[in-house]
Amino acid sequence: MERIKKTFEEAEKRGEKPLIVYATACDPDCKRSLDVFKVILEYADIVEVGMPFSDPLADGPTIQKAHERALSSGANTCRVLELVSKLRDFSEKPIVLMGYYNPIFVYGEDRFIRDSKSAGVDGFIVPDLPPEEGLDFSRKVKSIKLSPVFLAAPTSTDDRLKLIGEVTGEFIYFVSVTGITGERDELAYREIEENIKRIKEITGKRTVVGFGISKPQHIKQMYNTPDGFVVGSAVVKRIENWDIEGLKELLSSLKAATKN
Ligand SMILES: O=P(O)(O)OC[C@@H](O)[C@@H](O)c1c[nH]c2ccccc12
Repeated sequence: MERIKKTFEEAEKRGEKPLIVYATACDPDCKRSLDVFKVILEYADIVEVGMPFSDPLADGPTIQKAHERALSSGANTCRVLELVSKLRDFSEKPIVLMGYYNPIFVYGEDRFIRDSKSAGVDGFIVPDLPPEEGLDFSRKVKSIKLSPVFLAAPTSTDDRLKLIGEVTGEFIYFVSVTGITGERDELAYREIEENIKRIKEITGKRTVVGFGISKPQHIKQMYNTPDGFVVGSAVVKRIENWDIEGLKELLSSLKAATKN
C-alpha cells in the first residue's frame, strides 16, 4: 500500500494526477512485453499489469486480442509474476495486477497473494470479484499491506458504494461507462465528475477513472475531479501494431495532460 499512497501524495504535491497505464502481460510474448513495460514505466506513475485469461468478460476487442496473443505465446500466472519481479529490478513505481478470479482460484488465492507480494506487486484489480464476495480477499490483501482495488460503476447505488469504500484499499476505480474496455471518442464528462464526487463523499477514498480514455483532451475535460486517469486499449493498440514510437508519443501527451 505504501508505494501507491506515496505516488498519490507526491503527485498531489507537484500539482499532478497519476497516470495509470494498462497493458496485458506477455503481449505479444513475455520477452517483448518486458521491453514494452520498460517504456511504459518511463511515463506512467502507476502500472497496471493484466493477467492473460481466455475469457476476459470486461474487455473489448482490443484487449481481448492481447489476451489471446499472450496466451498463445505460453503466458501463465508464474510467467506474469516473473515479469513483475523483473520490472521491480529497475523501478519502484507501483504495480497493480489486473486479473480475473478464475486463474487466481486455480493458482490458489493465498499462494497467489503471497507470490505477488514477493514479486513486488502493490495492488490487485479483480473485475469479476464483487465487493460482497471479495471481503475475504480484501482482508487478506490488506493484512499484508497491499491494496485491493474495487470497481464502482455509474449504476452503483450509495449503499453499494459504502461497501466498496470499505473493502477497497488505497483507491477506487470508477468505470466511466457501463460497458467494456475500449477507446471512445467522447465521454460523459459532467456525469463522470458528478459520480466521482458522490463516490468520494460517501467513501472518503481517492477515486481514479478509466474506460474509454485515449486522448489528452479526455483528461483535460474532467481534470479536476478524479484522482488519477487510467488508459488501456489505446496503449494495447500500439502494442498490437508494434508501434513503440507511437506508444511513446501517446504516453508523453497523456502524461502532459495530467499536469495542471
Ligand atoms: O481500455 P480502456 O478503455 O482504456 O480502459 C482501461 C482498462 O483497459 C484497464 O484498466 C483494464 C483492462 N482490463 C480491465 C478489466 C476490468 C477493469 C479494468 C481493466
